[in-house]
Amino acid sequence: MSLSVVASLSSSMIKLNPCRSTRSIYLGLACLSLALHLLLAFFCLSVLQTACVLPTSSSLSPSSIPRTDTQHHQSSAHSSSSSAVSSSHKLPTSRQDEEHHKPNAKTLHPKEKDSFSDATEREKKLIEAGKVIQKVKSGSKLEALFKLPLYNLPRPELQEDDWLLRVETNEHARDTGSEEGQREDAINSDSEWQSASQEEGYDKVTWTSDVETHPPWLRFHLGISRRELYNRKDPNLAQLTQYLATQRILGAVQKTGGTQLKLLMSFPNYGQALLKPMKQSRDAETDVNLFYFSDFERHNAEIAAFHLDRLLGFNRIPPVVGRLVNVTTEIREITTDHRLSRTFFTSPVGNVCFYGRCEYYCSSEHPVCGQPHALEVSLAVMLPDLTLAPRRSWRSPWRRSYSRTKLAQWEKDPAYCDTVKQTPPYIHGTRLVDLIDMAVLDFLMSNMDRHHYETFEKFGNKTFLLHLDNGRAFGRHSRDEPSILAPLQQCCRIRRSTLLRLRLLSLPGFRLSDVMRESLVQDPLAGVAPLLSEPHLSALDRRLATTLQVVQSCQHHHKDVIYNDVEGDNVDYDQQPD
Ligand SMILES: Nc1ncnc2c1ncn2[C@@H]1O[C@H](COP(=O)(O)OP(=O)(O)OP(=O)(O)O)[C@@H](O)[C@H]1O
Ligand SMILES: [Mn+2]
Repeated sequence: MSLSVVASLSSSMIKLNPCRSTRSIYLGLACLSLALHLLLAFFCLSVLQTACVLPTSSSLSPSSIPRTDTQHHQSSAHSSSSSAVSSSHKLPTSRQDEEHHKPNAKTLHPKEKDSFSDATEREKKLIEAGKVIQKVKSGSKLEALFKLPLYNLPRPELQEDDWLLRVETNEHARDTGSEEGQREDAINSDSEWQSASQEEGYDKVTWTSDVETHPPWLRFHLGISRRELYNRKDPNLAQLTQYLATQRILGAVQKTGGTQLKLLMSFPNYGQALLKPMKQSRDAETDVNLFYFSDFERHNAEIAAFHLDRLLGFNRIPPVVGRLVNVTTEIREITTDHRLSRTFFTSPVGNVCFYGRCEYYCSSEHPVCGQPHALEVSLAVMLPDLTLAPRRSWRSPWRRSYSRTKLAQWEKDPAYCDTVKQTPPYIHGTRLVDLIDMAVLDFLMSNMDRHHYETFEKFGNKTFLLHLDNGRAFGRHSRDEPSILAPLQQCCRIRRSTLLRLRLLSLPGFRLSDVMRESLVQDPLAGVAPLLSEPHLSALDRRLATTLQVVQSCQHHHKDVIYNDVEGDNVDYDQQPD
């Protein structure tokens, strides 16, 4: 079109004044070419802008949780995580949901008063997240770490009784008809999974013995073995975290047991998660005058502990994911727990708060508040029900006295470990080194609250220790607590695989703080703010160095420090990245 305009213009100029025609033509053409260039530049700019913005924003969700076909709400839910509420507010109470949506979107950025600045802020976050992802993809220390032989050790194949639960075929169920067998094989024939009366709000159960039909939480349950809670390489892990982060919330009741407020959340396909709410900002340090048993629990500590445990190669913490929930539509309006619902109130600034009922901090002086509805929480996938997979709780030999005045025996007796070593179950097997693994994990994240640990009863003493309840970790970054390392210091014993991994994580190429930062970026809440502040990340490196020093000093004074659980002495596991 522009070309024809040029042509007609120049031809009319020729007709008007043949003498000056050449000069006029040149002048006209120059002007037009300038205009065309301007037009072209404008057009290119707008195209480029669209091309840049769109992929970045859509790249946020895959970064956090890989897409799968089964999760319909995922993209909307995830983008809404940056707009303050999760997908689950698409509950039948739609009018209210819409009303709540707008204020919620603003709550994350209280200083922003209009939706325009809200949107630009969100975009900035998306772009930032994209940059992080780019970095992760190009030179991922985390990926390199997990590729190392030390994180892929050859292991004997698991036998039938090494699995916590089994899917039993109909023929097998008939063969082993004993009552005990049927009880043990908690999940058996297909027909038993069909619920006779469909409960309100729950999905119709259509699972068969085919694993493809199982929801992620069930696949997680079926993947629990004598050796570990989950296999790091199992693709279901990503689906499980995505599931926890996006599933519609159907129920919320207070979870009994323990001392602080936590909720049991239910999802339409019968999955459940343990919710711990945000109580203080990420940067807040625990008051130095508080005893550890009076410390708040932190949602981000639960999330970070899961990542740290995985990085150490333990796989002993149930997967935990961060999420923004709507206190009103996803808790208050759906709860059937009257004791809980009676504790809801609106704070003077208009935030929706509740405090529940428990031993510590369940009072209106310690409320859990939305902004005004949006609340950061951690969601840990629930382990199989105790009736299906009973667990045994063990009192830790290095338990603290939980008294303001008394010292525990281990604090007074330097030879305490000798006694422990002669006491079952620490005499045989791996129990002692497992406990020391747990002490290392706890020292790194400064968790003083490990009074008990649990195991699955089915596996007897030959199994891993569950590292449940990590809410009091990551409370102080400016101080370390050497007494948490007492089991290592007093027993001078450590698994070889653990020591080698700790050494790897102290190398610049796999620095613990770096791989932790990278790992935590995968959590949906990382889009709101980093799960651990930089001082907490540096504290990890400092504590790791201390741990290695303790081992070194053990090796100077004792023989038999290393418990060799790594086959093939001639394999060089101390590798640097390429
Ligand atoms: N993911 C999970 N699945 C099933 N049960 C769990 C899970 N996490 C914790 N529990 C159980 O719930 C109980 C209470 O949880 P937790 O210890 O986290 O709460 P708490 O209030 O911090 O307890 P405490 O005050 O004793 O430290 C635990 O003893 C454990 O048995
Ligand atoms: Mn606790």
